[in-house]
Amino acid sequence: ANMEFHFWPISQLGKLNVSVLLVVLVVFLLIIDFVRKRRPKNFPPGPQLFPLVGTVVDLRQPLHLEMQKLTARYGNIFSVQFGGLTFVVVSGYQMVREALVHQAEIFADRPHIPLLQEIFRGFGLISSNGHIWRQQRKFVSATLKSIAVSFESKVQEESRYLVEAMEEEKGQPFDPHYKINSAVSNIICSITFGNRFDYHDSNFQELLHLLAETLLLIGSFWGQLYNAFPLIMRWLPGPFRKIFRHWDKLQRFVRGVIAKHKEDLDQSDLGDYIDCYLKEIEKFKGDTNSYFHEENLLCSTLDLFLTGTETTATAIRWALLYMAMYPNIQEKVQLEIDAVIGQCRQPTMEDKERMPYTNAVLSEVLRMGNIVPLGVPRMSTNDTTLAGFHVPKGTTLMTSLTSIMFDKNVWETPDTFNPEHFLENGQYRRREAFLPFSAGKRACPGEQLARTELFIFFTALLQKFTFQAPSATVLSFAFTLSLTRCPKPFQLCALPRC
Ligand code: HEM
Repeated sequence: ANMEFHFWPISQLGKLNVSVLLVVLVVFLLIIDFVRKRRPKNFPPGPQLFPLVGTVVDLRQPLHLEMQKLTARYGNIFSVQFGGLTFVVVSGYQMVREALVHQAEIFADRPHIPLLQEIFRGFGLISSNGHIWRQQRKFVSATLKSIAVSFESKVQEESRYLVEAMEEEKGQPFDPHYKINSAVSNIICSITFGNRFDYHDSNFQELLHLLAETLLLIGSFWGQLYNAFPLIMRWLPGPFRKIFRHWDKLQRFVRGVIAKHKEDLDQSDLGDYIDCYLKEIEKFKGDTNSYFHEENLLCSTLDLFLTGTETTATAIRWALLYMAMYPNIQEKVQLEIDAVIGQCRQPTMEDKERMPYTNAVLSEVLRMGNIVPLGVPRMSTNDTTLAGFHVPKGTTLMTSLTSIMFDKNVWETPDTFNPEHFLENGQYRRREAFLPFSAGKRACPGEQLARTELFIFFTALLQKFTFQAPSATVLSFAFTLSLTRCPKPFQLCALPRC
């Protein structure tokens, strides 16, 4: 023992103590981490949890496909952990319905997603909860309904600009992403601001760029890292910092539009979403229970841009890609357009009822496109039981919409683009197990608008053009997964039909 003692000179003793302290600290943190990472009693099972990281998944694979693998192994309900976040993942129509519809009140909340919390500060619609959410949701749903009559004419008008913009390409290869995004964003601009923009307008371009990059960064690896380790990431530099800079600029832009609306507000003519909201602020002035104020107007307007543009534009991009890949299906859609609408007038929503094939193709695009593969996370507002497992209050729920769209027990050819899935004796066939817009209290409030845009933009484009791969180009269904599952950039030729 003496010998040992002499090996450590006095000057090294300090260092020894520091090393011992560090080891003790690390062991202590690992024990805390281990305790936190243990699954509570009767919690849904799942893969082994490792210190710090939690569940190990192959990050080279898209998350929704990794979740499909775990469903095959653990069944329709299991749990995973990423960093500090625990998720219960539910799959299959029955299980998703059990959670979102039968236990609608229990799973009506959103979890605290650090990035969304930071930018929305609990306001708006997509990330708010409780009284604020209920008030905003009621207002957004009622307003979208009340202006629904004018959706159609707005989308028809915009489809003329979109057709014109594609005509400019003169049948040469081009990437349709930018034109489609401009058209779809213009619909949200018309609804919220009351006006559309020229596709080349520099303010509009800036708005689109800021929105697209913000969405991309929120859904990126950096965004996920921020959500998993917010306390550390908050202090670090990185590309995700752009999210906050962009958000400031977007807020400034919308604040300017709100100020202009306040100057021109005519109570008798409530043309757009901002007008309706400003009137609601007036109505509830002095009511301490009301959350109708300008900060909330700002957040809920930006909410509509974030939720209503990328999703719908992605669906239209998938639709054109599928048509170019399956010319026979495209031809059948065009035959139906020619028979029901002809070449001389614009498509209307009334035509939809008489166009079962086109309707079936668009549903199949939403199924195969699988645009929001894992839904948007929910959180339990109370302790509950799902499939016999205990799910405590505050648990985050991930709903695998992918598992429903590709369920082998439901779809005849789940992995093939096949409009027959939605047809029966030549008529459109409604399928129960088809939830591209999710279900329950927080199901997509923009579904009707999205369906109007999909139908009118798609039929207007196929009325005028045939979409084809550029010569010597092989198109593919490769995709990128950020907040939506979208096709990798591709080029098409829009050949005029007459
Ligand atoms: C093809 C297009 C679209 C798809 C596939 C889609 C899908 C979804 C899904 C899966 C959710 C999550 C619902 C849940 O938590 O269960 C959602 C939420 C939402 N969507 Fe859509 N959506 C689309 C278009 C739109 C449009 C055009 C708007 C805007 C008018 C919109 C506004 C919203 C909002 C505000 C929420 C959050 C609702 C809440 O938290 O209460 N979406 N959408």
